[in-house]
Amino acid sequence: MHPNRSQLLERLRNTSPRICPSLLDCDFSFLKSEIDDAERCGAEIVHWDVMDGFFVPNFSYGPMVIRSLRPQSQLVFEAHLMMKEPGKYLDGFLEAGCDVITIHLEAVPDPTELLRAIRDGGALAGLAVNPPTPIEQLEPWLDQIDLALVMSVMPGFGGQSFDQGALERMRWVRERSRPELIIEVDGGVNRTTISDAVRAGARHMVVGSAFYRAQDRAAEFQQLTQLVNEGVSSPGAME
Ligand SMILES: O=C(CO)[C@H](O)[C@H](O)COP(=O)(O)O
Ligand SMILES: [Fe+2]
Repeated sequence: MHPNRSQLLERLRNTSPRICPSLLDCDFSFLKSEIDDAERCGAEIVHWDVMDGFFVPNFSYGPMVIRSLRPQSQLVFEAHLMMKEPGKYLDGFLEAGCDVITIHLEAVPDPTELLRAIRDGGALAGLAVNPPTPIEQLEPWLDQIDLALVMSVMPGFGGQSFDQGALERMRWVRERSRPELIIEVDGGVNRTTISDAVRAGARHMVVGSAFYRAQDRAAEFQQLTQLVNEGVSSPGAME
């Protein structure tokens, strides 16, 4: 069920960019079938937005909910921890079976220990930065992470507009990081913004409202996939 870290990294490294549905915008009263729906439409990953009411002015769910769904799905589970003190709950997210765990640099200014704990726990380690945080602050940690999450909205809510500044910030990360680092973009990703994100270097595109609020999710996923593929093969795209 829970592939070990090197297998998972290999799997995430060796294929094309991915669309990662964010469960924040799904119907929580049908959580299992909403996850299954992402799989039916072609997703390999679901993105769990964990909000603690302190780091962001909103609450969502925690490790108990994720743990209860873990045996129900083969998809990769990514936990985006929008939490002031992620270290307090890290064991819970590892035990819940999260495959990728992303913490925020704004919450943990020296994340060395936590990143190591995530990797030692068998998950991939992600580090996220909000739009106002100077992107250069990621530099000291680039060799300690598997995934860099460049936020394209202020975290806390779905359905916001894409911040174009994220494009330059992703290019900055791409130029300074090793090729296998996964660059993820999160917030306001939709048909209008996804191709530019891919051309700027994004490999994981988190899509919440554009997917879960679509009338025909399979068609939406297919359309987004096509735009991703066009972005990959166009000039300026990631190699
Ligand atoms: O981290 C997040 C919000 O803090 C969500 O992942 C993100 O907002 C996805 O939703 P949408 O695609 O609607 O912007
Ligand atoms: Fe997110």
